[in-house]
Amino acid sequence: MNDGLDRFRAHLFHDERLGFWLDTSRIRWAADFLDGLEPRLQAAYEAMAALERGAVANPDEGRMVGHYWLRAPELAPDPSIRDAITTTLGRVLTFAEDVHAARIRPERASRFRDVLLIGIGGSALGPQLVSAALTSPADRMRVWFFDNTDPDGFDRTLDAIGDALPGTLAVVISKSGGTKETRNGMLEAEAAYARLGLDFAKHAVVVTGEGSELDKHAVARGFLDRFPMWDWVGGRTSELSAVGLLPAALQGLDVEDMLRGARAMDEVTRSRVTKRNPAAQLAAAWLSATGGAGKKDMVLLPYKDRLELFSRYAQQLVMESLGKRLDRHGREVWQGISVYGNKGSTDQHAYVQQLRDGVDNFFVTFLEVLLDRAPQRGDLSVEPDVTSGDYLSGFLQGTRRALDERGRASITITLEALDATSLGALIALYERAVGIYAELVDINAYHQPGVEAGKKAAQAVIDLEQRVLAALRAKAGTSLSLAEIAAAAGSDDPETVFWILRHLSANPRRGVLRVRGQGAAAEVGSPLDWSWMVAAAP
Ligand SMILES: O=P(O)(O)OC[C@H]1O[C@H](O)[C@H](O)[C@@H](O)[C@@H]1O
Repeated sequence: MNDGLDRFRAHLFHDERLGFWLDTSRIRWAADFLDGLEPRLQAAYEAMAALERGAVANPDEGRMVGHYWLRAPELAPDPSIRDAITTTLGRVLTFAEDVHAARIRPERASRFRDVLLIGIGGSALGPQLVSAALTSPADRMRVWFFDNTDPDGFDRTLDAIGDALPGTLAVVISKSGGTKETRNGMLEAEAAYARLGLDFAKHAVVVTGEGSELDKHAVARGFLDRFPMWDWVGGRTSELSAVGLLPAALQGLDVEDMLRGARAMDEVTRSRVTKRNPAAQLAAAWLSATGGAGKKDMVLLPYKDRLELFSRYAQQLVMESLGKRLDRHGREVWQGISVYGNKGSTDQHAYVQQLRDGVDNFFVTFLEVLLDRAPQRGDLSVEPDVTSGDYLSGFLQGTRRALDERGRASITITLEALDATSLGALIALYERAVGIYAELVDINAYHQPGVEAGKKAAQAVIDLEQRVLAALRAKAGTSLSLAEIAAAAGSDDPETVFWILRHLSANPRRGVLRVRGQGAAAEVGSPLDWSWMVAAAP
């Protein structure tokens, strides 16, 4: 027990100004782990300082890494960058004020009351986290999301927006301006406005890199406004650029507080004294828990409904940054840390059983918010002198203890309250912890070469589908084997042709083509031997 208290004392970080606590006492540090790591940590601090001074920290893409400047523009290495950051923040605030005051108005409705954010990955996850974490009855606008290319997902969101579409401002976000899911979402939204006789351009703004395909489209179509994304901000660290600030400001959240919180956390996590640097302690705890080789998964358990999306946000930040085949010397290292989790105590009734009794391949990060609810809401006693919040805290403490008894590692992050300031600080904490961790394991945290493979393969499928469709159209009214269709499409990949046919058979091209596979019963034959009836669709 006292041993536990000594560990707790030795590994409890607190910052009064941030209203922030970090407890790494249950990480089961080896006695000399931190001392042994200190030289590498010092090197990491120097590398982070160089990055903040404008070093090309992402050499593969020849880019600087400047998300820390977004909340401290005076640190940017170049006056034009400083100016771009402050000007953009001013424009975001003014635009949101103009929308709220109905100085910027939709074509037909009296004012914009809803926002439809169209984006994916780093262009959606931060805004989704912030919107859900800070929503309140005081919100100025409701925020909806298209974050995929799922047609049914588009329909579902449009159904939920319902009659409010004429008063909905579409915010299309894509750093590259070429992401297909986002392009498709925009086209689907455009069509939905058009069905109501409305001009999408009069209801749309973009956040994108200057000169991107999306930017050109917005100029050509005369969108309401355009906000910049810069090559020195990565998608997964873009929450405090216009990507996150614009939707948050439209919702009516205090984006300047978010920036202040991140700035304050940056000031603390710049410390080269490890004991005073919670981002370094977090990175070191990850290193200790995972063996620096991803041997254990990061389970994120916020005991706060508002932070339920934190695990999805952190999943991209951590896994896209750290999941790398090569280190910075080109050696194969297969790095990464897997991240999952939803929220406590809900997850205690789902998978926590395995965490306590099953395979020991994880470490938990508990996230706690001390303030249970807005004080004006009162504090109902669910038992004499016991509140729901006491239970929430009790369940967190109970699970932490139960895991510790089994020798399972955990970290606990405690925020005094959840607001724009502390959320900005939390985001900044994880951004820097990821940066420091990447230094410790010597990888480039700022590129994502692996993502391209899936995108290219998807494009090849779309291209092949065009050839399959052309071949089928030429043979309407006949029955063909898979091999015949593949040959007619000039493909030596019947497996992909099969996938395309199976999908087409469920989604006939209306009025053009219907494809049906038929064959022997499943027990005796393979669907790959089906013959495909090709008919003009009714
Ligand atoms: O903002 P966009 O350019 O549309 O990119 C959206 C996302 O797509 C890519 O797949 C990247 O891997 C992500 O890092 C990025 O956040």
